Amino acid sequence: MASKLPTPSSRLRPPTRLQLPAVGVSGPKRRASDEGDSNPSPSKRTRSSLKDLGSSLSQGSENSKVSIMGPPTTVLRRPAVPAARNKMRRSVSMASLAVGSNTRNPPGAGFGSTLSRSNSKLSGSNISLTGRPSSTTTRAPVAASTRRPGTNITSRVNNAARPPAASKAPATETAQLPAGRSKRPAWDTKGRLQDMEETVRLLTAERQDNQDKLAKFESKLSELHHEKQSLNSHLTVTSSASLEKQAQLDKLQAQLLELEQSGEAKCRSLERSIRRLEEDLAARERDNKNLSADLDIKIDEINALKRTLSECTSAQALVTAQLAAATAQVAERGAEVVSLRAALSDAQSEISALRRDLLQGEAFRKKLHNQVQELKVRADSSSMSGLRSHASGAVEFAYDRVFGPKHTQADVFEEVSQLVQSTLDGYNVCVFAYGQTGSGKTYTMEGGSGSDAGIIPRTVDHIFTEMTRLAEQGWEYKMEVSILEIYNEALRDLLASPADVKNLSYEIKLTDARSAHTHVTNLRLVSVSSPEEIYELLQLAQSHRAVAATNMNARSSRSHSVFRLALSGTQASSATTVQGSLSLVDLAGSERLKESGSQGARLTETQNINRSLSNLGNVIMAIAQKQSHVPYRNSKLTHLLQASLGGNSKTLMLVNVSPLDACINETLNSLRFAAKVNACHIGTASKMAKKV
Ligand SMILES: Nc1ncnc2c1ncn2[C@@H]1O[C@H](COP(=O)(O)OP(=O)(O)OP(=O)(O)O)[C@@H](O)[C@H]1O
Repeated sequence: MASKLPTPSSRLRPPTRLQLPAVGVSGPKRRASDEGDSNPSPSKRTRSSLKDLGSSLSQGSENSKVSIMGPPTTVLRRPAVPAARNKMRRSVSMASLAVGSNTRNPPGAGFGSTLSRSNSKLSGSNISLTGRPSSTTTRAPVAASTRRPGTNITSRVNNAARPPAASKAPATETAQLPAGRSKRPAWDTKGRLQDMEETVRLLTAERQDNQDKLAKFESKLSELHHEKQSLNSHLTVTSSASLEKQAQLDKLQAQLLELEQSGEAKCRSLERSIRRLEEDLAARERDNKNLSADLDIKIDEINALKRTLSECTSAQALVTAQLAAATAQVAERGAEVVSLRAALSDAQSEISALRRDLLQGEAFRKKLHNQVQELKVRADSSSMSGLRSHASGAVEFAYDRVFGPKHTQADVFEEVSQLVQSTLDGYNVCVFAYGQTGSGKTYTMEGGSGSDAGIIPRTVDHIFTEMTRLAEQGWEYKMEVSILEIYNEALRDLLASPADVKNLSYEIKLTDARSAHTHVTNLRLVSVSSPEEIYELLQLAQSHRAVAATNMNARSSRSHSVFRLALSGTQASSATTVQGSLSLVDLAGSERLKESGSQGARLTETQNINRSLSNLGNVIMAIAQKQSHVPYRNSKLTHLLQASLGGNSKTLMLVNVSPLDACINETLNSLRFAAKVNACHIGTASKMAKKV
């Protein structure tokens, strides 16, 4: 668009000046006869000028458009310049037309004044008549015969530069003749003047036409100028809009960049998701493959099941028939069931009656059991009133039961088990093991493993077996275990670690006025519900028990140990509770100081042991003789066993004697002690039972 507009430079270019030389008034065009007229008349000069001008214009009009600005009258009014006339030569050149300013020509030197626009804008060919000083005033005019119509001025100028021709034509002959018209003779001034006027008229018309074109061009130029201004304002608006658009574009580009970045992140995330999905798809395809294989297997199985179902259907028909037969049998059996139910009801009534009889029988058994034991004690007491000495020197003792070397641990426990049973019935029971050191007291009470198990483990098993049997009759029992020892007349809790009982003191207290129970302060009582728990406690107590080596027994127990089991039973159906206890006492071994060879600490232990055993004998004698004062508190042992010795208790003493002849003296002492105890009737134990 800009290319269609006139550039400012072209628009502002100075107007082209069309300078017409003083055509027809220059000297060379005049004949010698005219040159002598130094002061020609105005009419004569005018005719001469018009003659030259017409000649010039006629030459140029044949091949060029000639634009002449200014009326021809201006030329006629213009005064001749004689001084310059001979120095100027007419020069009309297409190539050297002065288009634009011609500084070589002084202002006003040419014909016409100025033109506001360049002729180059008016037509394709430009013609300016430019006068310039002639190089010489003596140059002969170009012969008219050498000029040819249409020959450009340059050629004529060049011709003028050549040496003058021999035949010189008069100046008037240089005027251009109208086309088709014969050359007027020189004397036909009037005709030539008419030709010139004709030429002037044509040029005037052409000039008018050019002026019209110029006016149109200026109008067009004005329109273009306005259009340019409009376009400039539009350009301004467009520029501001463009800036806004650019700002929006920058903003959009920033948003686009963010979108691209977020898009890339999303793309990466999507790519990761796609990879995961592809992996998942592959896994699912594998699963599908496996499922397809499983499906095939299942289809085979279904087919097999269908075959089986078909077989079953056939079998069902058979079974249906059998069922019908069986239904008939069931109906028959139904009648039998009715009669059997009646019989069952009778049987249940009978069982209830038998159970009641059983409970009554159990109670009666317990009563008889207790009476048997009491009668046995009385009979034994009467029979053991004295020992007999034979003439042979043999001494005879009689006891409830004597176990020889061939008897087993089971035989010993069978005798003891009846007392253990009394514990479950609500009695206090105490079993002593008395004897010389190394005579087998600990073996009898604890024993070994398996068939060598002693009274304590067998008692535990027996009690739990009986508890299970009595549970069928509705009895529920709770048990607590405590194990202690009396070492050097001091009580020690064998179920507590020495560190825990460092600052604890143990005191023996009676729990009631009847001295039915004794209680040791700070003693640990452990609730048990299984034999295994009791075995663990026995091992713990064994690890805490004081054992020292002596000459008589490599593992001699140097203390009295007391295993105590407290039982509490409840029978909800009879609303009865019973409380019993079982004390199994492994006494320290008696020994003569002279034979044991004890010294130092061992000697102190032996003295304490013998003193406590001696006091035990004294207590039993006091009880037997029904003395008012029984010295229970002379030793910890008798004080602890006060309830078992003189209270409400069933007490059994086991005496262990050695078969060795070397131990005969200790054996006799032990047998005498046992005979003394056996002769002692400490009273009748009562059952610790009550209704709740
Ligand atoms: N009836 C028996 N059958 C087999 N071995 C026995 C029997 N009686 C005791 N013994 C063994 O004799 C040894 C001494 O027995 P035990 O330790 O029981 O004597 P003790 O009277 O407890 O001695 P102490 O009074 O010094 O503790 C042990 O090795 C024990 O196994």
